[in-house]
Amino acid sequence: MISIDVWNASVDFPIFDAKTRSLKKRVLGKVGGKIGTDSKVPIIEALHDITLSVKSGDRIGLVGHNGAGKSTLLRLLSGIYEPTRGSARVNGRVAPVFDLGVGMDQEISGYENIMIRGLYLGMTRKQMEKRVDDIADFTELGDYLSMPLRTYSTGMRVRLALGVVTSIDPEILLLDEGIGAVDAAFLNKARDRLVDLVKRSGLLVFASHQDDLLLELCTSAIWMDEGRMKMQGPLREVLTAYKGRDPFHNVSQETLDRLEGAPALSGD
Ligand SMILES: Nc1ncnc2c1ncn2[C@@H]1O[C@H](COP(=O)(O)OP(=O)(O)OP(=O)(O)O)[C@@H](O)[C@H]1O
Repeated sequence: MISIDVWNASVDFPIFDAKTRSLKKRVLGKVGGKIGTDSKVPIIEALHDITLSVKSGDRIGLVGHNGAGKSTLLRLLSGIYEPTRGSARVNGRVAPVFDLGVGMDQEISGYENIMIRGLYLGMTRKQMEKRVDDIADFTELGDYLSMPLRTYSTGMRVRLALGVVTSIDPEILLLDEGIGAVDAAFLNKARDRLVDLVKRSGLLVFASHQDDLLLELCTSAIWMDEGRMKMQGPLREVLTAYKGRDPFHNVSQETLDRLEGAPALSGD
């Protein structure tokens, strides 16, 4: 059974090179997280006392201001970060999609990068061999796919990365938004694949600042604030509370029906 359970988990980042008072003050003024001041070494409390239970079928959006702890929570859920206190248990194969460029090699070709990135995301070589033509078509990169990645523009790299990411079959999909650098027409094409990817995946947690993407991909949400879970529940309720207005007032009835019929977050 695919699931993620987190019990009273906190994640601290000690800042070893910020010992002086003035630097401490500067850090305190800038970030959205909370800085602990009772130890000699300043500590950023990126996550504080998180208890959460997610299971197969959940489609959860993470919302909150810059520095609220969304990315850190995704990294905790993926097993990349261990909790400083508390515990976390993940059952299922995780595909962490945080940085579209991770796992890409500048010196090898687009084709080779497709394979390597697929393996990094938990696919087998055989599975990737079956998908490589479809991914190549999707990217529309043509002969560039035989050239080293360092010859690509930023947008071309994102096309390649999106092609691979949207071709996998993850049990647990952890998505940090970062798909800005493609042109609008390509993003629309990627959107359809992204929606399909989410449908195929057993469980989704998606950190985003974009209401339209959250609406398309998620049914429930968690509002993070200063490293804590401020609210969790149906997407519309949480977004309305977070934004101070209902962001769905001009959304189609069909979409609203889909959200109404969706299961509430299992941690409720
Ligand atoms: N590796 C790190 N070392 C030190 N502090 C960190 C580290 N990663 C995150 N933080 C701090 O933890 C807090 C939470 O950051 P996080 O990246 O999780 O926020 P976020 O909600 O994803 O923000 P954004 O919307 O800007 O991406 C912030 O105060 C940030 O400065």
